[in-house]
Amino acid sequence: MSEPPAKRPREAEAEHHVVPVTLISGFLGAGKTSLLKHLLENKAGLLIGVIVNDVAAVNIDKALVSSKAAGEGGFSKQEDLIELANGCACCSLGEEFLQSIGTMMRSAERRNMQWDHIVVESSGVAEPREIRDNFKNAQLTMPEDLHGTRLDTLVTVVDASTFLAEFEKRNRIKERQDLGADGYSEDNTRQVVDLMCEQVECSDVVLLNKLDLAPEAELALLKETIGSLNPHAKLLDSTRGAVEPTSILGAAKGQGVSKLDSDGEMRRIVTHLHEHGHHDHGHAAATGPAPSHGHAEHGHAEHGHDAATCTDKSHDHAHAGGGGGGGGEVLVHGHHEQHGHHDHGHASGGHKQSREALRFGITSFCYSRRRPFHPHRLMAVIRQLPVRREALALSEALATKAPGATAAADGGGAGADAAAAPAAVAEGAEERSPMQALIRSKGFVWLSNSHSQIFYWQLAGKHFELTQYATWWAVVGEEDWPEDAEEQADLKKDFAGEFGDRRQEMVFIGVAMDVKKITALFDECLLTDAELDVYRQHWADGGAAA
Ligand SMILES: Nc1nc2c(ncn2[C@@H]2O[C@H](COP(=O)(O)OP(=O)(O)OP(=O)(O)O)[C@@H](O)[C@H]2O)c(=O)[nH]1
Repeated sequence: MSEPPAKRPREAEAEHHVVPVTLISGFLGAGKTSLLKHLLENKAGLLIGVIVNDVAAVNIDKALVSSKAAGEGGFSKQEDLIELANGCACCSLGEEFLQSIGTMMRSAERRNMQWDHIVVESSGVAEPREIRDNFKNAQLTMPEDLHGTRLDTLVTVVDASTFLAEFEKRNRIKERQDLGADGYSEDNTRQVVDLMCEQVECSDVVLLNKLDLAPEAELALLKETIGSLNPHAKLLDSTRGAVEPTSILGAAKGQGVSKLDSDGEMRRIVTHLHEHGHHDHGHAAATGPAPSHGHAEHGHAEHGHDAATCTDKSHDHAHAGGGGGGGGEVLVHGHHEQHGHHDHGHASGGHKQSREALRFGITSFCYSRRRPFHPHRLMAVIRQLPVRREALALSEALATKAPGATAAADGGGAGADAAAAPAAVAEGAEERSPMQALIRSKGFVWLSNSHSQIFYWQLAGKHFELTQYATWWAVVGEEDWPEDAEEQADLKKDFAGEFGDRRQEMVFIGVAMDVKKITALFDECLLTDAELDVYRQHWADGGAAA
């Protein structure tokens, strides 16, 4: 009697196989299409479905990719390459994109084959965070389209030859007509630097492309900057996207930033500072328990709230400072003396922050306090931010001799050419606020004029915003809490003392920062004991006008 026919391998695998989706983001012209072409030319038998999203009227990327891939025996069917012709630049890949994943999966099923990977090239002004969040939501709202897939790896391509200069400009996306962003982004007043920061921060792999055009000194500063913006990403060097495909495709194994939500990302940074940072307790000593380290990370994107009421403030570390005092802590990362070498060893590979990589003195620290800021005093600190300066900390670092840098290490690039400090640095160096050293800052702020609202603080280059963000969990009714017990437990970890999860939690990244001085500036904004008594009384009385 003959055996029943064995399942064909593809069929058997299909029962368990989840197709990893790799998303390629990166600013306009950074080299996304070049990377995609390289992947397709070197795919070594892998079956790769491709979705491209171009903002131009004629989808140039599709034409480039398809002609290239066809020449290499690439696409056998039209469905192997899906073009999102109406790709919306400003609001990122939407429903059409999610549906196209379903189309691609069904086309494979019809042909009794199975993708090894799906690769998506997003438009240059797309926001990976929004794409990630849309994908997560769509797993609930349109599961049939995403069945058998998972968003796996977020890759950001950076133009290594222009990133630093762009970082310090004050351009809005809609002003970048030279890059073809006009017709689709008339309402997009978002700052370019903001978007560039997000693209780097929300990624598992950062590809530093156009290496052939980047001066060596600039490259060192760029690596240090990117490493500070996202210490979890794997950094890869490339020219014309030439990298080993396996270092890109599905590289995060689903354990990277795609698992997180925005708060999870923030939590990951803070946890990172806890685990790798130097603890420098502020003057108001912590009275609560020591921070708990190493909690598992959980994304909490879906609580069933709508955007307006979403209060997902889950942070998986318990800060010191219980009892409602101003107690808190400052965690510093990246000091030469303390952290010359370490390998972060994260899921997607991590990267080494070597002594050489820290020669520009870019460090980060986390400021955590359990007391509200007085808005007027905070305003005085905001006025000291480097938002109006011509030369910001990064360009100064490049123009002046970097701490610990040797002439050889500086190479013959821009750093060597501009050895003399620019006039703007020399003049008034004494009065310079310690805030001028910042290049990036973000976090949650508690202001004394609101007992319920979290404010989101963010500085990117010359761009600063303090915006209403969400509601503290302390004022969210039980019925609106997530049902999942683990999520609830995570949220509870942020609670301490009488004010629940209300707190200051800000991350600062800068060049040669004076952490003590910056910390002191913010500590001076905290309510005094007497003011705190008034605050307590005021809100106990229901917040009636004083
Ligand atoms: N010199 C140099 N040129 C590059 C490199 N990578 C890409 N280019 C060129 O830069 C231009 C833009 O590259 P693309 O790969 O189309 O960039 P993109 O990010 O897909 O661009 P958009 O789709 O417009 O956002 C093209 O002219 C490429 O040939 C590189 O490493 N070195």
